[in-house]
Amino acid sequence: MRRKLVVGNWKMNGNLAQNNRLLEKLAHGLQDVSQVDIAVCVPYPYLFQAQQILANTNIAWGAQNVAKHENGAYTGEVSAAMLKEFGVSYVIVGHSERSDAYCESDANIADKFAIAKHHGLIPIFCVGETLQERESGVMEYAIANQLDSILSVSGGALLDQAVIAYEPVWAIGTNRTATPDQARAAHSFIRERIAAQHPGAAETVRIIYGGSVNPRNAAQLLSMPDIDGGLIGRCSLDADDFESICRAAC
Ligand SMILES: O=C(CO)COP(=O)(O)O
Repeated sequence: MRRKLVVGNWKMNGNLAQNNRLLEKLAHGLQDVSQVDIAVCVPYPYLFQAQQILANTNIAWGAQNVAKHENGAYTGEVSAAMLKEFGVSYVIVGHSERSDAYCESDANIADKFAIAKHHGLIPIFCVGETLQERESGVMEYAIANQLDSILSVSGGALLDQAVIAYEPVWAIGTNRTATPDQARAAHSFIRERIAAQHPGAAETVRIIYGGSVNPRNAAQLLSMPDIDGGLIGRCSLDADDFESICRAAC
């Protein structure tokens, strides 16, 4: 039985004072929620703050990116070992906002996934089609290509404990959520694709949905078969909204 997982992706939002209020409120408000794993992925400079406030709570913290190299002359990059020093559990890799803006290739993303696993971090690997790909009927092809880049480099063993986020690009930040049936169909496709190569991993890997999840649509989405939780953008910045979504996953 896979445990549900709800992750907040703060993206490039927050400041010390706001974060303090948000994290304290979440730590308090969610303390009785034991049936669901919960995490917040914060900007790098706030990892220490998240660690200070969330240590000894039921909320884990994570980062939104990681370098594909161990260390060295890579200006501006942050390594997996550095993230571990701040108690990080999760790291998002391959978010479409990064792959679009910074031209991240599938091979780069696969390297980041592998290095995260190597350091005992849980990668949250994002896949999803653009609107054009969906409308032109190549959605499964697009998702399969993204998945295969990880499956071929990382293999089934590295999928153990990993998380895949299905984030249709057209649903991110748009208030245009995938319907529960659209999301379920994509999640089943992803699981079947993994099962064809790594049957054991397909059973255990958590596949979470991201894209305009809010307190009103969360319960329906998160109760669908094959949807093991959510990756929440805007609504993770509001303590009440994020708490409602976590509770909807119970
Ligand atoms: O990109 C997302 C999470 O990673 C989704 O963002 P929104 O929930 O704001 O649509």
